[in-house]
Amino acid sequence: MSAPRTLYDKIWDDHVVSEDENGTCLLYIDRHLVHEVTSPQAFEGLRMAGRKVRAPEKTLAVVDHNVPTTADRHEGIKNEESRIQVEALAQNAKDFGVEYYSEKDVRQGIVHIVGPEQGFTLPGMTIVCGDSHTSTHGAFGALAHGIGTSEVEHVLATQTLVQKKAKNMLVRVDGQLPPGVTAKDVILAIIGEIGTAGGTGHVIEFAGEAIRSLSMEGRMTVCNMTIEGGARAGLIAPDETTFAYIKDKPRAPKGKAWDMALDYWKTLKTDEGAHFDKVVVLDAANLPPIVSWGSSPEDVVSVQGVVPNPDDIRDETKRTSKWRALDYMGLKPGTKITDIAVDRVFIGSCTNGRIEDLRAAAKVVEGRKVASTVNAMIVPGSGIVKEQAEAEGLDKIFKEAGFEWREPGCSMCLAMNDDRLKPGERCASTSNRNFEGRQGYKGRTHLVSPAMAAAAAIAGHFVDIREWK
Ligand SMILES: CC(C)[C@H](C(=O)O)[C@@H](O)C(=O)O
Ligand code: SF4
Repeated sequence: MSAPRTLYDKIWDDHVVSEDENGTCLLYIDRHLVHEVTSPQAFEGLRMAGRKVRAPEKTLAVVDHNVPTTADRHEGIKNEESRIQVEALAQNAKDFGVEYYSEKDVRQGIVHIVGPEQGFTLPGMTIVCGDSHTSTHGAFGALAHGIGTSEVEHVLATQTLVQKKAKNMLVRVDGQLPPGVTAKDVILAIIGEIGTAGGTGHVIEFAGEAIRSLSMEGRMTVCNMTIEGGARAGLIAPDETTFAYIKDKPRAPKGKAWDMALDYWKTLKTDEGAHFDKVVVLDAANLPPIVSWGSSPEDVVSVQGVVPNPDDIRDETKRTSKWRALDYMGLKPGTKITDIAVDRVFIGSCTNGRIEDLRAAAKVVEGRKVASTVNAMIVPGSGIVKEQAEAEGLDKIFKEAGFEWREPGCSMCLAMNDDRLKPGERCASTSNRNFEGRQGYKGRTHLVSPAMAAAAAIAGHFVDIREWK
């Protein structure tokens, strides 16, 4: 009998093409997602070397970071730099025969929302993209991680990647989540617990009843932020929830191929007794809705809590850095989280820009008005999400409440397009990063779930969604 293996071990073993004496491997890559920011030099490299894309059918290109999200974007992109990057991707996709979704295509959206939606992301696959949040696809039981631009070129040319195996880490969330506590709160709590370096050198498998009970959307939210926990990738074993989501997606296997795929996918789980190098266990019943207070995703606290006092930290470097974070955020220790007023609300991103996220926000907003002091917007993660939301009338709920309803893209998740915070503005955001300047120069980001962001938009300050009537 062979030794029991983790899910990560299994996917890894199935993709090793060759291995050196020092453990460096050549891995076969099943799927390559490409966006406009990290691909121009990679395609240029191929061009200079006179090489082709090895497997264009395993490559999918989409614009997301730079595209404006205002309705007038269909008349052309005004920002010069953004326009050049977007046009370069369109040209490269054409020259190299890669399928491409432009900003005029309903399938366009944030790369990590588009892959799963198209059935391009499937269990057991190795998936890469020149983007750190490629970890999102791990929700399907795929080994998915970000790569650098030179690696993008390598994968385009060879459909392989040079990699060393990471260690195995298990994060188990036992029990059921209380009402009002979501996948976003789970992952923020996990990062709060392990820190932003907690997963370094590891691939994390998320397991336990609370994870199993999540929808695919929720699982993607959890895996999306694995990278903020320092890990190489996050994984959730595929199950009936996964298979139901994939079935009938445009690029999912059909007919006999579906049955064969299903047989394989069902083997994708950690064997009894497999070894994990690190194990962390959380109890779902104890988790509250969470709000980040600082400039790192590990700076988190319960919505019922207060801004912590850095003087309580023993380590001097850490103490100094947390004081700096408070200064940047314009916050004082001891301030109740529910007393913090926000200027902006951003609901979107590859963390929380899917249909379920918009439904959760709409439920909170319905029949109410955005506070007069708040500017709030909803940015669907893809054209398909937008279409679905409109079919359900969610856009009306948001617009009547005073939210802006935008076109799909990364938007205010990062200050790479026109959507950004002004200096000093405070934002309740459903995105994944809150470092200095992330949403705009001197902008202040608080990471929260979609329901919590929606409630903050209405109230004008953070509120405990568990008390929302
Ligand atoms: C622009 C891109 C390379 C970057 C990433 O890799 O994550 C972006 O998506 C981000 O979220 O900061
Ligand atoms: S939505 Fe944000 S985190 Fe996701 S890919 Fe775009 S910029 Fe990166």
